[in-house]
Amino acid sequence: MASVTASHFVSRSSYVSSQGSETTANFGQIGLKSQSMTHNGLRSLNMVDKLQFRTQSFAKKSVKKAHATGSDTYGKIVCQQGGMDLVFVATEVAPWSKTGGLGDVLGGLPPAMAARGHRVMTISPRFDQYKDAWDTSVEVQIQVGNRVETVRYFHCYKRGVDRVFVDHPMFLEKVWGKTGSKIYGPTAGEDYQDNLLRFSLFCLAALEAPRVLSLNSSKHFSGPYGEDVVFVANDWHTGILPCYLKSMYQSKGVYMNAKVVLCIHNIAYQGRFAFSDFSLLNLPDEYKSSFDFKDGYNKPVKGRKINWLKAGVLEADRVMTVSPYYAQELVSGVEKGVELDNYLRISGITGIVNGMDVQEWNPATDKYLSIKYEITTVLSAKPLLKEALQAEVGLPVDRDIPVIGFIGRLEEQKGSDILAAAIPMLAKYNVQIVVLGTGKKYMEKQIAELEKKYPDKVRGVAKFNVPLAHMIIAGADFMLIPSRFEPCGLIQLHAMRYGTVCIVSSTGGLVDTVKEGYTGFHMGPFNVECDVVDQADVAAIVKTVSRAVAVYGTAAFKEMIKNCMSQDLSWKGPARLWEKMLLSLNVIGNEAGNEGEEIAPLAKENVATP
Ligand SMILES: Nc1ncnc2c1ncn2[C@@H]1O[C@H](COP(=O)(O)OP(=O)(O)O[C@H]2O[C@H](CO)[C@@H](O)[C@H](O)[C@H]2O)[C@@H](O)[C@H]1O
Repeated sequence: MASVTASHFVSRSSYVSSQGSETTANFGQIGLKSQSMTHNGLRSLNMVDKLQFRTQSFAKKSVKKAHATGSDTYGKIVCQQGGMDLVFVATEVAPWSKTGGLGDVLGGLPPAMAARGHRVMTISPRFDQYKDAWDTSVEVQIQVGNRVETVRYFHCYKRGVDRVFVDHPMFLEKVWGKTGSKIYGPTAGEDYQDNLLRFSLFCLAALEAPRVLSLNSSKHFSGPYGEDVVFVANDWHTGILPCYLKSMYQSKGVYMNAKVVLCIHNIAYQGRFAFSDFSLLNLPDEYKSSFDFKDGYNKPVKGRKINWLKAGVLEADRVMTVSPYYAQELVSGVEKGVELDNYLRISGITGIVNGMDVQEWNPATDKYLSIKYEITTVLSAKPLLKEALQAEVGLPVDRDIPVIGFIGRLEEQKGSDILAAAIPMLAKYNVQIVVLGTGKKYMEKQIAELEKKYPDKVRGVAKFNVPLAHMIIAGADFMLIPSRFEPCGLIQLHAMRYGTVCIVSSTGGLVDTVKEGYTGFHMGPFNVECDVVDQADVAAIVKTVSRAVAVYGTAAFKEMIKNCMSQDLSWKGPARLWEKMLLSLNVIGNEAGNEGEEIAPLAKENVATP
């Protein structure tokens, strides 16, 4: 395996968010006045909000007491247990917004924490007019860059979680519901020029929400979340949140007990910007060193930069990631730690493997499948679902041909280029291959060309298509996951729940979740260098697929299907571990929850998916 350097990750703009400093030109010189109004962290609220805030501050004290005593302000039982107040902050939250696994995690982990009795909020941008999220009428003014912006909060309560959406034209007008492709930039792999300001505004709005919103969605909790919360920040877009918490609130005596956990879902995206952009962040100079970053690349500008994820790693109270093996990889060296390995060794990092949404992905109730099944009926249902899949994508319908599926973003991380290089060799076997993914245009073209070349063997669908994703997960015999690196991976979890055996590269969460010969087949670690397709990896795909196909249809294969389906892959286990980690932060008043079931797990049926 060729040795690699971090340059192979960061030289590609799609992996490291990069903006120039042009954005500053768009903003006038305002701000000092409103900046001075930010003392004590309450930023320029209008009169109604000020009044509301005072009322809420009072209410919060009562609520905290209620947590402890089991009675609310009026003496009614509101909560049997203490629990915690958790605020998850992320740019994606499924099903409202999703480009990939980040959205899935924010969709699934918060309800699992709520099921344990904790009070849980998620905050994400309002990218569309979500029909189930109501206008709270609460507005807050926030200084971002050199100007003051007004954000408004929308809200709904689903599966026991307060889903809060930050409304501002920087989100809604840019994206207009095209969440799959436009959250971060006009096209895949391209960033909006003002992402630094967009996510700065978002983090500041998120920090206000627990104090200004009085949410009474649940009979167990009422009033604002208040100050004794744990913020769970996710990925680089929220790396700045602990800095704002300390500099704008804790320095003024607000949020003194609050903590920040930063969860890394993918270290390849770091939020690197020109060093001069630091002035747009409205942070005191003492934070400069946490952001300061030098690399050898010319994007977004030559030389010194700021790095949001680095700042998050250094300033958060705890750094997490989405699988134990990925945590080890991140500190193993510069290649896999993508130049943050040193800082992660200082901060320490803990991995908890992701769960999956077992309601959304349930073969017994899946609305996208013509036949529902479970472990006792899988062997008779799967051949029929395979035929339905073959018919849907226009491949020869034949239940005896093993079908291999691939779902994911078409980019280097996911190894879709390695797969494309392997397909001519795989086509020599009696197999069919169905690829579903969007991403880099040249990779979409690659797959389309292979389809033309092997019309009876290969289908490539360059769309973000949820129904088809479900049909592939159910109808394929194998899912191929040839990732160069994979922090956790959700595809293999979905596949195993549907009795679809996985063929995976041995990296990140794929190592933690797929057992060789028991629930899948391992191909070994792949070369993480993104600019080349290593022929050794192509050979590993071909060799392992041939090994898997040889087992197809045997008693051992049927056993593997059952092994896959008998696992508990839900968020329950991970939620227990998250709780343990959160309790170790020692936030005053935080207590363990109970093992419980999700509140109205199917309630998301009426959610507006964009
Ligand atoms: N064309 C398409 N049509 C329909 N659905 C599609 C699709 N392409 C992808 N999806 C869906 O998007 C999700 C992708 O999940 P991954 O875990 O592979 O995500 P991703 O790499 O984005 O996430 C990052 O964060 C997650 C969460 O922590 C980590 O698991 C992961 O390793 C890390 O890279 C799955 O639900 C999949 O079905």
